[in-house]
Amino acid sequence: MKELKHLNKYFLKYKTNLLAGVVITVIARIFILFTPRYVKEIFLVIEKRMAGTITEDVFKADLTQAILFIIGASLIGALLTFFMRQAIINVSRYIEFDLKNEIYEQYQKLSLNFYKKNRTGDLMNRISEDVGRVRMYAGPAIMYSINTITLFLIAFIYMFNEAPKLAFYTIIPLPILSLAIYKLSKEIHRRSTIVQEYLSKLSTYTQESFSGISVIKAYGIEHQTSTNFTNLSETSKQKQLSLVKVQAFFFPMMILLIGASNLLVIYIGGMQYINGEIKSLGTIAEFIIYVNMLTWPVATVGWVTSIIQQAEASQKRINEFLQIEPEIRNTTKEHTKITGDIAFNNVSFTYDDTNIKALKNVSFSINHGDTLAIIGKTGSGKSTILDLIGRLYDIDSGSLIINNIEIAKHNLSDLRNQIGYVPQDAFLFSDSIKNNIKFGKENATDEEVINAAKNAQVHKNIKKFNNGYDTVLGERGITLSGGQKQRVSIARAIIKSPEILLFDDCLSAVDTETEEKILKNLAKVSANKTTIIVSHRISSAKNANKIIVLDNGEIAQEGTHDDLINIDGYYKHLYLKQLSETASK
Ligand SMILES: Nc1ncnc2c1ncn2[C@@H]1O[C@H](COP(=O)(O)OP(=O)(O)OP(=O)(O)O)[C@@H](O)[C@H]1O
Repeated sequence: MKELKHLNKYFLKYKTNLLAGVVITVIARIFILFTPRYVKEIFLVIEKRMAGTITEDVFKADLTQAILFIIGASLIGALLTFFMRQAIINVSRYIEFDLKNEIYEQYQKLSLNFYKKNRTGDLMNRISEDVGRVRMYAGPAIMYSINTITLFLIAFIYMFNEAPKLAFYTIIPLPILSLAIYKLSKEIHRRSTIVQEYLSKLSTYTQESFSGISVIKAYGIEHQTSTNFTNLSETSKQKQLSLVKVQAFFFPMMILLIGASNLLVIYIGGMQYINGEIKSLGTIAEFIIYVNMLTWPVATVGWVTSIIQQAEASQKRINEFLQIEPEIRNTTKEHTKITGDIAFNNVSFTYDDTNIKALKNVSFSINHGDTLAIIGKTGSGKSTILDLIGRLYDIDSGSLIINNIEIAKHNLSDLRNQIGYVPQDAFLFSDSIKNNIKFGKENATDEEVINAAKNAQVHKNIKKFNNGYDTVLGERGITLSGGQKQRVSIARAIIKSPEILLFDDCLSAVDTETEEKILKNLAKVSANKTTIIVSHRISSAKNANKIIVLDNGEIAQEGTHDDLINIDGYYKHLYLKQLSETASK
């Protein structure tokens, strides 16, 4: 139960509802337990009438009274049971909601390294299935436990008062039932975990085949993928059937044990009645009702134990993530000013997971309002520089200074608020184009959205769609071309109007003519902003105030376009190559 302590803060938060639930449960059980006692009363009244000790009128009056009591108590008990579920199950839903939010917030705080170490499926499972299992503890497990304890305490007092020996024999089979259900629940859980694994394998496979359907069709491997799916599906079916088999044992086992308990009550009770140890047959009837009333709660003891064990395991998995300290943390609550003066001094950086030293003693600086272009072969460390400026990773050594302050000492949200980042793979959400652009500035007006799109040279394309800016993207919407995606992504950064604009090879999918227009617009929009353009094209870099050429994580060349085309090296080589390509078109 150590792991489940995490939930105590939530129980405290909802203590009023929980307490109300407990009180209602206790009262509901008291009312429900009226039935067996009044059934005995009915027997007694009948026996008295048969012995002739009461008149017909008294008999009728007593009978009616007992029946009315049973109906009334059952109605009140039923009503209170409704409120009991409302109180306790609702609390479990509130806790489920709070816990999901807590996990989601933690996910948001965790660094990119965390996302690399853990698979998306695992993250999803912990926030959905694991939370679901924990909810079973916070709701049903608690509700059934209180229910069982109350029912037992009250019923036992009645039973032992009435006929101690019979009570003793009646409860003998109950622990066996409880143990059997516990074992069964554990087995059910084991098999359903396997079923779950296969279901998620099946859905991952299906999802991947649908996402990659064009590749599958192009290679003509539909038949093979179908066979793979059938095989996976077949195994999944077998696992399901094996689960159903153990589940099918549940009710027969209960029926069997209830039957055994009933027989025991009738046999022992009958013997005691014959011996005169119990006065009325009504006691046997009363005990039979107790047995039937107690069977389900007893079965739930086993079930609840298994729920708690599963919840403990799930909460452990959740706690593992909740306890991770985010690698990138905000170090100050004070606001810090960022205008875009950036300096790298001997910065080195190695990616933890691959151990690749992406940057080695890199030094350069860029002043507020200037444009820096970064050129270099693939894998030379260009994107890494942008990631370090956005503090997606912390540097290993050297210093990264922004506005005369170490990057780590800046207020993290101020820093990121002042950065407009256009990644290499433009990521757009399954939402309207307008909302995708407004992602950069939530309260932007339609006019601002249009202006940003115009500057990114994508306005005309958007206008051509039937729903214009309201066109929905993604799975159920339209698919944009690579170049259109890049430009919507650029519009998103522009609309934010930050002090630092980072463009990571984001014009690679647009033609050179559009590239030139965008660059011209960017020069206007970013006149007072620090801009860093990562590119493989000289055309994107040539107008920058400074160009650095990276080679294998080190700065190989540095200067302006005019400087670099006059020095032998990668830049001049690339320039001449791209020049001849343009000339030959
Ligand atoms: N998230 C990461 N985890 C581990 N290694 C990485 C990661 N990102 C990049 N690397 C490695 O770091 C090196 C530099 O990568 P980076 O993405 O900065 O290069 P790049 O110059 O931007 O390349 P490209 O032009 O292909 O985008 C590469 O060797 C790459 O494999």
